[in-house]
Amino acid sequence: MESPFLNEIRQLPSPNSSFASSYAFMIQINKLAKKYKYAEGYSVNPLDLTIEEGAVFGLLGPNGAGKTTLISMLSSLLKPTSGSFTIDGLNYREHKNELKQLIGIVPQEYALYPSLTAYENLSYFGSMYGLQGNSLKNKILDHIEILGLSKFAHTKIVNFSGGMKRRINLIASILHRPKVLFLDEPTVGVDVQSKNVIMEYLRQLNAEGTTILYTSHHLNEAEQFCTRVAIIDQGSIVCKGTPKTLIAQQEGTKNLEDVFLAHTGKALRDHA
Ligand SMILES: Nc1ncnc2c1ncn2[C@@H]1O[C@H](COP(=O)(O)OP(=O)(O)OP(=O)(O)O)[C@@H](O)[C@H]1O
Repeated sequence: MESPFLNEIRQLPSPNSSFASSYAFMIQINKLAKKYKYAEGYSVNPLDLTIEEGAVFGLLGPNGAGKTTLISMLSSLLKPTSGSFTIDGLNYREHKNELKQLIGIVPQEYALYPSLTAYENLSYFGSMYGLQGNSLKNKILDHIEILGLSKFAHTKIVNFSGGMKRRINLIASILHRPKVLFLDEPTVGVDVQSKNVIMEYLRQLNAEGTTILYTSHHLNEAEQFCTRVAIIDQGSIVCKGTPKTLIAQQEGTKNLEDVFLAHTGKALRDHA
């Protein structure tokens, strides 16, 4: 079955497109909101948020809080109901195609062709971003090696474990060296070893200048990994700051999980 993300990246401009110069805030969100068709209320209430260039920003919240909805709007996979945002100074309405080249998206669901090999999948995704020839080949082989998958480059994705698919999903999103990387639960369902490799690689990308916005339910991971976090609940941001500041501000909290529970409560968030 064709991935829903393929249509989006098919219309990408060439990697040589010129972008706006750097801004102190890589992402500026202004009253951005989403109400799904036929839904009773808003999944994301009008919210403002700024994310600095070079940040590792964690968007944390219980099930159904609005994390995927917000990240999908920012990565142009979902049309906002109202409000606006800029990435690297580019407004999403006027610069849709440039923005697609500027960002990488690691969706929660695997956006891979199961009947193709890892190498074939990555060739396809790389070519969608305008990469080709030896340059594309070398990038693919380098990344496959860094993420520990050289032995499986020519194995079909259908035979991959969850952790291996997550690593290929990540490579597919960064071959074109995006300035901003959106990751929706990049370590969900993977073993500790794969998680370790993924997080190490994300740290390296960030050290080389990629701004990262990621969602996760792993609060320990977020506490270690993020320079800033925002906790979102029922479509609204309930607190934001560095993990250290949030822990210090909230009385009786020792870690980010305590802060999370203090702000979102202990009630279950089951929904269907
Ligand atoms: N296509 C849709 N149509 C209607 N409502 C939707 C749709 N997608 C999500 N929602 C609703 O929007 C709200 C926010 O969902 P979203 O998936 O953004 O939450 P989330 O924080 O990512 O949750 P999770 O941690 O479970 O992935 C939920 O109430 C969800 O049921």
